[in-house]
Amino acid sequence: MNSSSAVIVARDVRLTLGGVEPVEILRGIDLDVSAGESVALLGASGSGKSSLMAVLSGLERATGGQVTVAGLDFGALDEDALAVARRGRIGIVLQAFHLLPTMTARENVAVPMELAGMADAAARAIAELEAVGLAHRLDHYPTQLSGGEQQRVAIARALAPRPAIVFADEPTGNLDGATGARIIDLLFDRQRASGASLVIITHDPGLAGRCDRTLELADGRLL
Ligand SMILES: Nc1ncnc2c1ncn2[C@@H]1O[C@H](COP(=O)(O)OP(=O)(O)OP(=O)(O)O)[C@@H](O)[C@H]1O
Repeated sequence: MNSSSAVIVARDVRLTLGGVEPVEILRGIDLDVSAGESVALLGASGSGKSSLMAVLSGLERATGGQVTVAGLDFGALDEDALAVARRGRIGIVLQAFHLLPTMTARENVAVPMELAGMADAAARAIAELEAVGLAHRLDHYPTQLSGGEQQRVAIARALAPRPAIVFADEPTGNLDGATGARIIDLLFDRQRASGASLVIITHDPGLAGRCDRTLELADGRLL
């Protein structure tokens, strides 16, 4: 694969945590993800999937190797610069929706873009909430929304800044089967419409089969 068109380039990425008895969580990951590509990340519980996602999304720093995402060399940025640079480039959807309870759906989507200094944050938030089917729920608070609706807000929040890549960690884990299936359809629809790459952690082989490529982690290494 041509690295120059890759949105994620990971080279010999390592994550070792702990002091006296260090734990090697990631043991030399090499990975390229192309623009617009969807990749499923499978692996047993404890194999390192969430840790790899944390490192590739800039939430956690690798303790070895290189990570370049959307043209950003994570190792060359300090914490503040990395936090600013991640906004707008990297979208994240988690199992527990992580919406701010004191903000409406519209505010949950708009405020991160406002903090990132995007001029059209309010309009983009409304457009993206309409795209995920929540035009009628703009001013509802998270407690007034169903689980599926909350995850739609989280998807809108992740996609609205038009990131180069979206990471999703078991995005249907808190939803019933039918609602989860609709959320996955929506996530793929929005990903394709936006041209973003998608890395999705899942235990579901059916979902993995819908991605362009499947990767499997075992004991901190890609098989
Ligand atoms: N802060 C930490 N300190 C020490 N070990 C940790 C830390 N965080 C995670 N681990 C360990 O790293 C390993 C990988 O964890 P991780 O959450 O990435 O796995 P996972 O594949 O996402 O698992 P699951 O499918 O259960 O969510 C596990 O053995 C876990 O106990």
